Amino acid sequence: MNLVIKGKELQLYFSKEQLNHMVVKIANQISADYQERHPIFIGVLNGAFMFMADLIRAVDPQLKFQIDFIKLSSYEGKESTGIVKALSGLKNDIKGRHVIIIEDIIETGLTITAVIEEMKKLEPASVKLCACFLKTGKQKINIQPDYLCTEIEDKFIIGYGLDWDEYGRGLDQLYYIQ
Ligand SMILES: O=P(O)(O)OC[C@H]1O[C@H](OP(=O)(O)OP(=O)(O)O)[C@H](O)[C@@H]1O
Ligand code: HPA
Repeated sequence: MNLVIKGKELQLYFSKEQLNHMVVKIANQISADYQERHPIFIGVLNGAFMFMADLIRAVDPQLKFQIDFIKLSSYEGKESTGIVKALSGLKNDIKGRHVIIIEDIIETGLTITAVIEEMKKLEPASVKLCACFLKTGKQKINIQPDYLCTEIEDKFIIGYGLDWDEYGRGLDQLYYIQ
């Protein structure tokens, strides 16, 4: 059955299996890089919730880590407002900690740049960026994630935590609209 949101038919971009394969690969890299360093994974809400849940379940069960979340928002409908609003903050003191920021998508790079700037003020030992998707050709600020599932074309994507006006976040595969 075709999936339709706001009158637009969704096209499959990545299947569950393809997403899982990419997530497991970077979870293995993180597990190898962070042995003995007790990292703290900080998810950027809302979009990162599904990617973060899958990533966390795929890291080495022996790895000692914490999780936390930060909530920001800049998109209304399909467009960035260009204004990044910090809505709520961290529960943990990250001073001296090894932070891995978990983001669903980097498009202009404005959101993640604001997040990294905020994090650095809190004097962590290190900050690395782990992103699920990087939309090519859209960056206003050049950001290269330390861990990345995949680059994607310039299409509006939905599912796997990402929404279109709050529709579609729960889809467990990635779709795009024409
Ligand atoms: O690189 P950028 O152009 O800044 O876009 C990326 C950001 O946009 C989306 O968040 P959004 O503001 O839509 O909030 P949400 O995560 O709650 O959907 C997405 O989750 C990223 O955080
Ligand atoms: O393509 C996208 N889809 C959903 N949310 C987004 N936030 C930035 N880019 C996107």
